[in-house]
Amino acid sequence: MSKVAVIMGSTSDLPVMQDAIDILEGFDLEVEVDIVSAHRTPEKLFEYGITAHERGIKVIIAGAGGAAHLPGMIASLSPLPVIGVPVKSSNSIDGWDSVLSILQMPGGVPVATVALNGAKNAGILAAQIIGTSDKCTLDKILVYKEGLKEKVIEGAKKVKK
Ligand SMILES: Nc1c(C(=O)O)ncn1[C@@H]1O[C@H](COP(=O)(O)O)[C@@H](O)[C@H]1O
Repeated sequence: MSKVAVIMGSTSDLPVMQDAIDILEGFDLEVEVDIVSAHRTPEKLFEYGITAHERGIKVIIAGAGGAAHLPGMIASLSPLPVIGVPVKSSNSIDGWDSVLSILQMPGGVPVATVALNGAKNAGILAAQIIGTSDKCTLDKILVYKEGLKEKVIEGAKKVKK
């Protein structure tokens, strides 16, 4: 089964990153969750980056706040696609520190960056990547999209005069 990794710089990121875990589990994907910090556990980061693809992981979602080096460093080490989630941590500069340090990667080392605290979209994007080669997940994404449409149509019926 395809696995998605959800890693984050600190346990304090979990309330935000849980949205990615929940949506991935909703698509019945196997999720590997871990705390990995480029700053505080550099040896673990290195080991994680060079071995993740050997464990059946297909996509890595990496969330971090402040000087968010984790997504970029994982992308530098791993051949897998990396989705970065900027996290608005407690003493951040309104989250901009995290957004810019994840977004502004140098050429050759991409990180697909979602919105600030956008872990849910990171999970959906990861599922869509899996869906390109897994029909079962693709079908679940089609159902999910249909659900989004229905919600808007139902909402419109309620407010339309
Ligand atoms: N940005 C990073 C990295 C990293 O990029 O490696 N490691 C931890 N952190 C971030 O520090 C913030 C505060 O962490 P604490 O709450 O543990 O002090 C968190 O948002 C974490 O992602």
